[in-house]
Amino acid sequence: MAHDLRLPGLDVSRETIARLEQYEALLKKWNPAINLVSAPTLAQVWDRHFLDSAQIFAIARPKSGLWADLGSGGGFPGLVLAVLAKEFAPDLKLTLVESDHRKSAFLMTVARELGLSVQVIAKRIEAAPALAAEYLSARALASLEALLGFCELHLAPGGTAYFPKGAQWKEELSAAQKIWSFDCKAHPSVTDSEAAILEITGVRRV
Ligand SMILES: C[S@@+](CC[C@H](N)C(=O)[O-])C[C@H]1O[C@@H](n2cnc3c(N)ncnc32)[C@H](O)[C@@H]1O
Repeated sequence: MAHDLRLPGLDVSRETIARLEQYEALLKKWNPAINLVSAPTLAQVWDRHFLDSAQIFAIARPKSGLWADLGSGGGFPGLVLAVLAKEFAPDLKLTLVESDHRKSAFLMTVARELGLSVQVIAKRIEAAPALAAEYLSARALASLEALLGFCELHLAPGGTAYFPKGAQWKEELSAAQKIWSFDCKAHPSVTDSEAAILEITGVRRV
């Protein structure tokens, strides 16, 4: 079956699709040993993981600077963002923070095999040196309230965070607003009609 990403405004090349196919093969090879993604979703890698991650790039359209992805696991969204940056934003630097050493070894392997310029920090987010990133992302890592604490550690002043959230995103937003002040724009997810990508700026404690 021919693969595609089907995102408006992001017309990916054959080379990018080939890199994602190479990534898919490595994910399927390593997953049984280190459980990078839940096994049932391996059959739907293109929708559940690649498209789900790529939509963040299509919303942000970064050109340059540093993008930090926290708790990257099997590379979502961080490695997919790096694949797209290779085609659309060659001046964007990607840093992935993942404390599990087997998963960080996987991230480094994929980056090397696909020729991606990615830094992997195999440490806890709380122990990593302050990244001062222009862009920040994290999928399936923590509550919005906790993620905003990570913004305080690693997002540059004036930077933007992108957090994909599931059906409970409005409740998470209300809980976080009790502790943090921030601006939030919710983008509907293209992979789940109840989910949203929260675009967050101006984070500070209430
Ligand atoms: C549920 S997984 C999600 C992985 C990936 N973002 C995804 O959506 O498929 C959470 C990942 O964050 C990592 N993680 C959790 N807490 C962390 C921390 N404090 N510092 C660094 N990594 C952390 C875990 O090792 C795990 O790989």
